[in-house]
Amino acid sequence: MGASVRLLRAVLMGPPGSGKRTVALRITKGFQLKTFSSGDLLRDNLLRDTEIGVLAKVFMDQGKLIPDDIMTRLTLHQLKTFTQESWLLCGFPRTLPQAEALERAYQIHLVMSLNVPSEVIKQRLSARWIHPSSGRVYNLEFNPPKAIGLDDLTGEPLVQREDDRPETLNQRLKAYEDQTKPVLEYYREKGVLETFSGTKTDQIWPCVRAFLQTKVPQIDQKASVTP
Ligand SMILES: Nc1nc2c(ncn2[C@@H]2O[C@H](COP(=O)(O)OP(=O)(O)O)[C@@H](O)[C@H]2O)c(=O)[nH]1
Ligand SMILES: Nc1ncnc2c1ncn2[C@@H]1O[C@H](COP(=O)(O)OP(=O)(O)O)[C@@H](O)[C@H]1O
Repeated sequence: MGASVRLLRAVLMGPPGSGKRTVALRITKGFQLKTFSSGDLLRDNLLRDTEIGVLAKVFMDQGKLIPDDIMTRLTLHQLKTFTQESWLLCGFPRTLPQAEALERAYQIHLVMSLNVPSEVIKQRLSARWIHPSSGRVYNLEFNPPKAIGLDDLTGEPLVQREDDRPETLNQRLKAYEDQTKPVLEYYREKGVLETFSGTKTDQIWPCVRAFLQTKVPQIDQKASVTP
């Protein structure tokens, strides 16, 4: 990797509930990385009742992935607005065609994969609450809101995601096994995959931070260059 002028192009992967957003939030606090969550973007479309939001809901409610062409177009369009920043994608790519389309547009420097057992995930997601408009995420055991049922910053009501219900979650875990695991292999072969295994974010996070510290300083975040 060049020492001075590259902006970091990174991906954070992991099954539903593995802690991607929790880790991404910690990363944005410690590093100059713009994070982008495909799930949050879809939920934002859902809230605004856009054409994509209406379509996405049908797939999301069944725990299925959104078709690749729609998801890829949406994501690449969004990424075009991040020209001068290093970025970290959270939840994209989730299929091989998405990974290949991303690769055609950008060189991906590193991919971090969170590896958390399914039983731990099921437990966590039964207690996940989110603030829909900001994407802030809470957990009744791990990081409860200051006031039960309310977002810490806005005081607005928190909701549970419909797709966190056990039947839908099983579908999402299956989609991860069938469609997303091959993407891990794709990046492993490219030599950019780093896996972090554990059952607690507080154990995984120091490893992620230490790993990023060896990577991010090599990249001049202030350099004004094309992606
Ligand atoms: N009990 C517990 N919950 C956690 C831990 N890490 C994250 N969570 C919670 O687990 C849920 C899933 O985490 P999230 O970051 O939303 O995962 P994502 O679906 O991969 O983006 C959220 O409710 C988090 O607050 C942990 O170490 N222990
Ligand atoms: N890259 C993607 N490709 C296809 N569908 C996606 C993608 N990202 C998100 N989705 C849809 O949004 C849902 C929620 O995604 P996300 O918020 O990332 O949740 P989680 O990581 O908890 O599964 C997925 O189950 C899927 O239906």
